[in-house]
Amino acid sequence: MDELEQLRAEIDEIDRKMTILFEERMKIVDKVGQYKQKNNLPILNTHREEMVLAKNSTYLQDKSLQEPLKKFFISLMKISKEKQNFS
Ligand SMILES: C=C(O[C@@H]1C=C(C(=O)O)C=C[C@H]1O)C(=O)O
Repeated sequence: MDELEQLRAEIDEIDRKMTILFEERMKIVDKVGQYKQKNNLPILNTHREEMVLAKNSTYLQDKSLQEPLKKFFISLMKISKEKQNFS
């Protein structure tokens, strides 16, 4: 395997794990959505979103990834809110 193929194989394996975790997260997000509907709570919780961003940025070793990680979580939480809206 040449170097590019090897690197892409590594990305593929990371993507596989991320997909499994994504599906797991979305299942929980659905349950949170159902809870909110039952208890008449809004889908958006800005305080919680700020906590998610702040907490996960502390797990980074490479602090130059702070902004990209923030963008990643903002997109992920947008997908979560869409899921709660339409399920
Ligand atoms: C999942 C929730 O709903 C929304 C989505 C969030 C997320 O994807 O982490 C966080 C806060 C909410 O805006 C929640 O309230 O926990």
